[in-house]
Amino acid sequence: MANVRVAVRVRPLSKRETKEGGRIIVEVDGKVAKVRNLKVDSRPDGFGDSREKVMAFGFDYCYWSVNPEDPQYASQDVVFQDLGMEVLSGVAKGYNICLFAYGQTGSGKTYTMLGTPASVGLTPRICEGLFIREKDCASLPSSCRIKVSFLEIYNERVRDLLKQSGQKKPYTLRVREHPEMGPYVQGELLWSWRSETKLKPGKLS
Ligand SMILES: Nc1ncnc2c1ncn2[C@@H]1O[C@H](COP(=O)(O)OP(=O)(O)OP(=O)(O)O)[C@@H](O)[C@H]1O
Repeated sequence: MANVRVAVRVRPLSKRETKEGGRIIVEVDGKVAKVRNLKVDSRPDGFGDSREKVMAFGFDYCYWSVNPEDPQYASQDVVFQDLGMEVLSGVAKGYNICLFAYGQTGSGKTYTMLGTPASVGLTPRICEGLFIREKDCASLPSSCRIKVSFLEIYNERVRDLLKQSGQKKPYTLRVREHPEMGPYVQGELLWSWRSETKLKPGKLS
């Protein structure tokens, strides 16, 4: 089984996009997202290829989150049940897991990863799930330790999102190569929790 999963999520048009006459050109059909090229068929001068062009792309998960009334609407909970639960079960088995949101500005990364108080996203749900799973750890023969870091890559710069305001540590971090362990982010904050001491998450380094 592949150890990388790729999901795509279609968000609703913003007020500005609607006002400017924007249209959704993506359709979701099971695990396939189809993108219709409107540029070719809407040229007023009639030049170019007027045939509708549809490109289809396959993913592990395709989420249609445009209209909550739609039967195929994918809520924050649906996304969590697929992706978040897989993260939690991997963590419980001792795997290192990376959850990576990629997309152009305004595409919905923050909404999916963090959400809003009324519509909680993936990372708060996963963090809550980690501590609910304390029971699972208790049944294991050895103790367990969970480490979490939270980074943003923007304009080729790595920023530490666990840095609290007031801390002197710089936001921008350096990516370095360890001779044995491979690439790593130097100086990132890691929040750690140990099952045997029942510590609340706290800063380690
Ligand atoms: N699935 C969704 N359902 C409803 N609204 C959404 C959804 N995804 C995104 N939005 C809305 O679209 C807008 C842009 O989303 P968001 O801020 O998450 O984008 P972003 O990719 O994080 O942007 P940036 O890279 O600029 O920070 C926000 O107003 C957000 O509430």
